[in-house]
Amino acid sequence: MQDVKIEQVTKYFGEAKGIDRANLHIAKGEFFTLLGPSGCGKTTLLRTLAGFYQQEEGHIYFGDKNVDRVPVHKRNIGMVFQNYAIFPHLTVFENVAYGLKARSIGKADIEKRVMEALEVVELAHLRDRQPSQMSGGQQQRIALARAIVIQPDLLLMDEPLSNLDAKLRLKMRAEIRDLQKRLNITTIYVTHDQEEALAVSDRIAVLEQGVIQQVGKPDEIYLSPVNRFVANFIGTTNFIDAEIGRYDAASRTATMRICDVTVTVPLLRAYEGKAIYSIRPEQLSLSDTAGGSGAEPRIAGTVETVTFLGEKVEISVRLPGGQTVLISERSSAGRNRQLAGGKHVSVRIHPEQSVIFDQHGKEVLKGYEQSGIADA
Ligand SMILES: Nc1ncnc2c1ncn2[C@@H]1O[C@H](COP(=O)(O)OP(=O)(O)OP(=O)(O)O)[C@@H](O)[C@H]1O
Repeated sequence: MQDVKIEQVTKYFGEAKGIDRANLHIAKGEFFTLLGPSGCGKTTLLRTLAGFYQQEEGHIYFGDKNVDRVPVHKRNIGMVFQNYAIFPHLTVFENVAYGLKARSIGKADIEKRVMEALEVVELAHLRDRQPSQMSGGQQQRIALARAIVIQPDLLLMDEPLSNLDAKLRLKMRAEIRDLQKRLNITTIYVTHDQEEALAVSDRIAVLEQGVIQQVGKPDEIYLSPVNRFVANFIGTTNFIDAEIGRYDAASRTATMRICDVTVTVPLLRAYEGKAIYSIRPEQLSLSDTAGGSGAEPRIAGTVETVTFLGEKVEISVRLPGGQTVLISERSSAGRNRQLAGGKHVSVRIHPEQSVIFDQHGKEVLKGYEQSGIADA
C-alpha cells in the first residue's frame, strides 16, 4: 500500500489538454474519487496514473518512488473498468488466476491466493463457472477479485458500476466501499455520478475541463463549494440573484438584497454589486406567515408545482422578479399536503446556511460556516 503524489501533471491530446496541471496527494488507504461531467479528464488522469498515457509535464510518485518512466505492468496496479474486461472463455478461477500466472507464481500459491480473493468477493463457490452464466454484478466481482489478487499497491476503478442496474449499483457500491476498507488499499475511483461519489469516498476531487476545481471530504464539497460549477454539479442548488450593498470594513459585513429582503451578511472581502446567493433546496423552508424581514428573513412567493417523492416533497416557488426556487421538505411535515400551485407562501432564506459567490460564480464571498447574519 502506498500514498500517491501527483505534481503539476499535464496531459495533452494534440493541442487539447486532457488534464491541466493536476496536483493531488492521496493518502495510504484512502478512497479517493475523481468526479466530473463527461469529458472533464477523469479517465485521462486515471490512465496517466496507470501508465497507459505518458504525461507531458509533471511527476507522479507512488510512495517515494517516481514512476514517470515505469511501464504499466511494473506499477503494481489493480484495475477495474466499466465493461468488466473479463475473459468469457475462461472460468471464474482462471480469470482471477490470469494476472498471477503472468507473474510466474507457483501453482499452490496461485490456488491459495485466488481462493482468498474469491472469498473476499463471495464467489468462491462459483469458481468453475463461466462468466457468461453470471449476472453483471457477479462479473464485476470477478473483475474486482482479479484486481486485488495481485496485492496491488494501488487500486484504480473507472466507472465500475455504470453497466449495472440502479438497485445493483447501490448494493455493489456498498460492497466496494466495505472491501476497500477491509483490505485498506489506496483506491482511486472515477465516476460522473455525484451521489455515488458522496456515498463511497473519503475525499473527492471535482474536475471541469481538465482542471481540478476542488478537493475535499464529501460534506465539505457539498456544503462549501468553492465556485458555482462545483455547487451546481454536486446535488441540487438554487442560485438566486443578489445585490451586495455597502461594505463595512470595521465589521467585515455588507448589506445584501435578495428580492424584497435585505440582510447583513459577513463577507470574506470587500465587495459591492451583483452576487449569487447559493442555497440547497433542503436549506430553504416554507413559512405560513407572509413576507417581510425579521429574525428569519422571508421572501413572498407563489407555489408553482408540488412533487411528491416519497420521503420528501419538492416545491417550486416563484419569487418576485420571476426567479424560481426549489424547496425540499420532509413529507411527514404534513403541511405540504395542503400546498398546491397558485398558493401564496413565504420562503425562509436562511442566510447563515448559504454560500455567496461573486457575480461570475468564480469566487466565494461568504462561506457556509460564516455566521453573523443580521436583519438589516
Ligand atoms: N485518446 C484521445 N485522443 C484525443 N482526445 C482525447 C483522448 N482521450 C480523451 N480525449 C479528450 O480529453 C478530454 C478528457 O477526456 P476523458 O476521457 O479523460 O474524460 P472523462 O471525464 O473520463 O469523460 P467520460 O466520463 O465521458 O469518460 C476530452 O475532451 C476528450 O475528448
